[in-house]
Amino acid sequence: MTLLALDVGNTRLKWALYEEPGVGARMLAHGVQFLENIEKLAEGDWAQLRAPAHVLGCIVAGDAVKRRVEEQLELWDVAPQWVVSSSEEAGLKNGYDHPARLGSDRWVAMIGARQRLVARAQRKPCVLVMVGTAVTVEAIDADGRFLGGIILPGHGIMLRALESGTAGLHVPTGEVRNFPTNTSDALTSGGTFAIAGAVQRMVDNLRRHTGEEPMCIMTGGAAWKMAPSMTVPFELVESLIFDGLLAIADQRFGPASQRVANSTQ
Ligand SMILES: Nc1ncnc2c1ncn2[C@@H]1O[C@H](COP(=O)(O)OP(=O)(O)OP(=O)(O)O)[C@@H](O)[C@H]1O
Ligand SMILES: CC(C)(CO)[C@@H](O)C(=O)NCCC(=O)O
Ligand SMILES: [K+]
Repeated sequence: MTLLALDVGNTRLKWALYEEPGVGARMLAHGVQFLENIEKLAEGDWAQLRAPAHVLGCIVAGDAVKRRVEEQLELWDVAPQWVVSSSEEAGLKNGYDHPARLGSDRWVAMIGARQRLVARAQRKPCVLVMVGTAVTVEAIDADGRFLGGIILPGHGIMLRALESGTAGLHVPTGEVRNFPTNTSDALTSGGTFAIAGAVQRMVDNLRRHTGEEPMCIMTGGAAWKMAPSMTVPFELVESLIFDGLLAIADQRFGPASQRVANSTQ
């Protein structure tokens, strides 16, 4: 009863094969592919893989990318399920005006974060930061309600936007410095502090709203790059989207789904 979990972002597709569709399942294999190389999966990384019993994914790249991924999945006789954000799933309540319009990567990562806190009996408000092509910073209260979140350009997009919108900003990557004294360092530090500052602001918002000190969890391919520059204490969790997908798979295909099926018979 293996599960292939997919996280298709705007830059890269990340995949992981699990022994079971459930929380804490053992990972058998994993990999990542840039979106332009999706066509290589079926004949490459996936060729030797044990056929998955279920495929569950979240995707925020467009429909064209989705079709290209589904073509590669034709390797096996299994229909993929794509998560759509809903008003409630796996213990998380969605405060978005139109729940289905919330990016499914944000929803799944929040489910992963929530599930982690519940497992540790930590009833605290939580700020979740996801650092990828775009950056998102979400606020979740102690009862597991997503209050709202912000979207900002990722580091790469910020720098490319500056490069294309000005005449004098074509320089190599610099270092993060408190007081940058050259253009490279000024740009790199600017992008980094924009993200760190946005997180600080959301932590302040959530603290004021709940009257409690929030905890902060950070995930995403570039989260480790932000780590040295954060101004609030945080926990770095590489696999939050996969944790969330496992929690959802548990309910859809795992022991929990069997219990529901039995109780309705
Ligand atoms: N120093 C940095 N600090 C923060 N972010 C950075 C830094 N350098 C690069 N990045 C960002 O990291 C992004 C790429 O990260 P990566 O591809 O690992 O993330 P990802 O989670 O796979 O993205 P996605 O899920 O959106 O495809 C780049 O688009 C860039 O914006
Ligand atoms: C914000 C991104 C790009 C982050 O990956 C993605 O979650 C997305 O496309 N979201 C849809 C819009 C929204 O979440 O409001
Ligand atoms: K992502």
